[in-house]
Amino acid sequence: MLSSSDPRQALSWVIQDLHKRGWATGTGGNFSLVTRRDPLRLLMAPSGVDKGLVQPDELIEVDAKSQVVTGNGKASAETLLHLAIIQQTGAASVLHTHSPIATLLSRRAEVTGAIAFSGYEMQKGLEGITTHETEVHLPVFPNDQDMAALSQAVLPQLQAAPPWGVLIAGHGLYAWGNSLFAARRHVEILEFLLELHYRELTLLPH
Ligand SMILES: CSC[C@@H](O)[C@@H](O)C(=O)COP(=O)(O)O
Ligand SMILES: [Zn+2]
Repeated sequence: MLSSSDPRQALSWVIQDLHKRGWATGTGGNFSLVTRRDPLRLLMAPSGVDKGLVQPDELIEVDAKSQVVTGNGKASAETLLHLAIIQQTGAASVLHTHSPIATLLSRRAEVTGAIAFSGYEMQKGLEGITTHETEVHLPVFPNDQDMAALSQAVLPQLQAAPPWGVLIAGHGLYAWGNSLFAARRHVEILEFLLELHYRELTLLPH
């Protein structure tokens, strides 16, 4: 379904799949796919819906000002962060998840401002990474209920940030890519690395 030429089918399949993995429970998470650049149009799930049940025809189209252009329901307040990421990085898709591991580790790393991974072959699933012999940093930003303020805080740092994701402390992961497939791969790789990081912390003596 991910290779579907219908963006609605493809996005709703990805949303349901992320929900099945336990990464978007309790209406958590939001997901966007750029369908047009000029004027900008994003396909998204409406705010507050069960992300395990979103059907292709229930997706809404949102513009560059976070306004709903077509479809029923409200745009997510977090659309502002999707727009900031898309405008700053040129991403085609942004996938925001709330996995327990990402949420837990993001709180622990809030003080250091990033989580570092090294030595793992799976790092090569991140765009631009070609060897396990490198240190990969996942930035962590403080959470804020004021999404305009949070977007403004994250925005200037996106250019310096890696081209695939950031954590919001106590909240979750934002991952993106130059296609829906690439964004989904980045979610999977980052979740894999976070899971191993967590296991390392619990296995290794301090
Ligand atoms: C379970 S509440 C989570 C929300 O506050 C938010 O962080 C989220 O990811 C989903 O919000 P939504 O408005 O459905 O896009
Ligand atoms: Zn969220």
